[in-house]
Amino acid sequence: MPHSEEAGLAGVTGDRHADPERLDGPQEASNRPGGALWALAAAGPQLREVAHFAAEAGLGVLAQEGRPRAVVVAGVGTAARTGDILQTVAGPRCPVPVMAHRSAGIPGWVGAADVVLAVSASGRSPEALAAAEAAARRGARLVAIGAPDSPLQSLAERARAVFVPVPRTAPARMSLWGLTVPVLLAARELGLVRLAEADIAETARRLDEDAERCRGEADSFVNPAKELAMNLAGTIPVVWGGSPLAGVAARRFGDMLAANSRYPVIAGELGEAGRGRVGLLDGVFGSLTRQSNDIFADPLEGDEQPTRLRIVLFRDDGLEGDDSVPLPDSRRADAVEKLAEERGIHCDVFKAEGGCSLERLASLIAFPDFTSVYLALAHNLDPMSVPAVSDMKDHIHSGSRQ
Ligand SMILES: O=P(O)(O)OC[C@H]1O[C@](O)(CO)[C@@H](O)[C@@H]1O
Repeated sequence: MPHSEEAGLAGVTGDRHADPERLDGPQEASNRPGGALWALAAAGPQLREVAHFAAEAGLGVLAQEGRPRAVVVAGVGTAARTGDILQTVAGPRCPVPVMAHRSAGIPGWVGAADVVLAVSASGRSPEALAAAEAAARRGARLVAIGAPDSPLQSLAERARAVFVPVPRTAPARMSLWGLTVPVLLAARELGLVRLAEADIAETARRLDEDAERCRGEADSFVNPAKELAMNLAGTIPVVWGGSPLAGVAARRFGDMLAANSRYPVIAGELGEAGRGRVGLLDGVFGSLTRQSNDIFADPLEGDEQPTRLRIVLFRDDGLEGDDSVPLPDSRRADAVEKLAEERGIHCDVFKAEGGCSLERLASLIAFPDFTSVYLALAHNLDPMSVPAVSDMKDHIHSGSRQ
């Protein structure tokens, strides 16, 4: 039964049960300009467009002052994920520390020897604005990335900092690639990442191809995003990445499943999860759900099937012959597949593909992004509007006015 306003939650809609029939057909509303599928399908074009803007923005000045002491990527939500992406693309051999800073301002140690990349899709988040202001005050090299004609752009102009415009056509989470590419290109100017033009072109091509595979008109049996959405329906997804790169993709999937599909998700890197969190496989949503498989139980008396965990494992076996990054240790990913099998927990495995780390990351992010939208649509949710986020902002504002 659709959720209603009886509960006092105006704007909250949706159906507890995921109906696969809602995924049949072309998904007209979502495909329209401004719709969720339209926004995700624009990832490749957006990456190319913003790469072009970044080239025009004058990032080259960063190279003139040489390598910084540290790079801080400041922002929240999707903007902060760009910092995680920079960390993984720069890799463990990056000569300077790179950190994603997710709260207002910048760490106390940041000074003139450092670079701050302030990222905000809207150009308005208080965290990114405070970071840009503090960076300018302390004499750090500043690059601001976000919506044109925004407070962030004005602040960058006042500070005589480089500003890379990222046109705003959709919510921040749908603009991951547009926000990411200037961050990576700034780091390339600083000599921290190797990213050839061909890598950018190949990544954009992969985003285009995945958008084509996952388009609304493609039915579930040929559409990996619809298939995964229905596999996850009614479960508690546990998304683990078998390498640092795959871990970033896992956390991104967690962001998208929570915001678009409103699913609780456990997401992270297996290296860490393997030391503790795998314990949940033996809990009430894991192996203990088997206890409810009582063959003598009266189906009329019993409740619905218990909610179960479902593992999504992103594997990244690295690139043979690339000695810039140590090959990931695949034993943990093998082990978690085995643990899942022993406990009767479904585990969907996806492998990174592509010839550079950015493309490999895209291969683990693009189709799961679509999955989060299809899972929302199957529940009759609007993936583009997240009432809890707007309500939270309202509560905070009314709290600060009191
Ligand atoms: O990138 P922005 O516009 O600074 O927004 C930061 C975050 O805030 C949100 O808009 C939620 O308030 C997220 O969707 C977003 O990632």
